[in-house]
Amino acid sequence: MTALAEAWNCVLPEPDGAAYDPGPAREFLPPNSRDRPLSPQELEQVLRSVGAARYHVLHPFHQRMNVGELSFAQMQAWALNRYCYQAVIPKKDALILARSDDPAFRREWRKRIVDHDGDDAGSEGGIRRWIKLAEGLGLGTQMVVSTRYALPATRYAVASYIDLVTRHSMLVAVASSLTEMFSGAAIAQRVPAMLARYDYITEETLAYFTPRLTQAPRDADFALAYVTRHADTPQRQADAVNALIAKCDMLWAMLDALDHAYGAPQRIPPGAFRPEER
Ligand SMILES: O=C(O)c1cc(C(=O)O)c2c(n1)C(=O)C(=O)c1cc(C(=O)O)[nH]c1-2
Repeated sequence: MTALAEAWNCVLPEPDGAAYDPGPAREFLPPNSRDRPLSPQELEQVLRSVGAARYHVLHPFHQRMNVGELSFAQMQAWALNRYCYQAVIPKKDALILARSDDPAFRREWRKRIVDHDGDDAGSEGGIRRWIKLAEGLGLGTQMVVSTRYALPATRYAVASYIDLVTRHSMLVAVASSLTEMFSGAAIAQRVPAMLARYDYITEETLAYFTPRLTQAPRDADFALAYVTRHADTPQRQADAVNALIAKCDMLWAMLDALDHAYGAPQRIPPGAFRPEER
């Protein structure tokens, strides 16, 4: 097992022909899954069951966000740290794009980069919109964009996303984006909850999320079709499920770090964002 796979506590793809080992996916796969590949529909059901069990909406930090229990400082810390994730997404998508030999795949995948970086006609991309979200929460643009004040664990988590999409198969790289199957519902719940429960949050602040409601399902449908087409052996299906588990772990770890640093008592690491008293 590679050091990375050990770090993920997860079995990432072994060369074809190696002994079947489903790793953490075992928890989600049906008992006979080593004997025959699952149908595309069965595999989708397994992937959805990973989201139902491990997506970051289940994290206590997100749940407190949705019921109005986060402090202003915690909200600022969330926006500042999540900027690191936003900033890395088009880079990881460019890496995936560069790995593909298929023009049709690249044509589709490059939309993701445009969504985050903006287009030639000057449309705002997601990164700019996330900066506006952070500014709307009173953070300075430079302090956010520099990423200097992010938590150490945030940095490790987003770096591991780059690792996941570069050091493993294309199937794993694409499958790791499948958390987007669940993000639409998360956003549809989060945005009205935040508007209703935090008087300092406006629709303008949360404008980042509006296009995601159409972009995420489009991206997820394409990635799911790719995964169900290419995961055609029991091992590859387990690899795809493990990639999704690993990605859920990454998102979970980011919220764990926020909870630890900005919960009560605060345990803010040296050099990280220190909220002002309000
Ligand atoms: O707000 C959310 O809960 C959420 C989750 C995720 C995700 O599940 O990875 C993404 C996003 N938002 C998002 O806005 C986004 O652009 C995005 C891209 C990706 C990806 O892995 O390629 N995930 C997500």
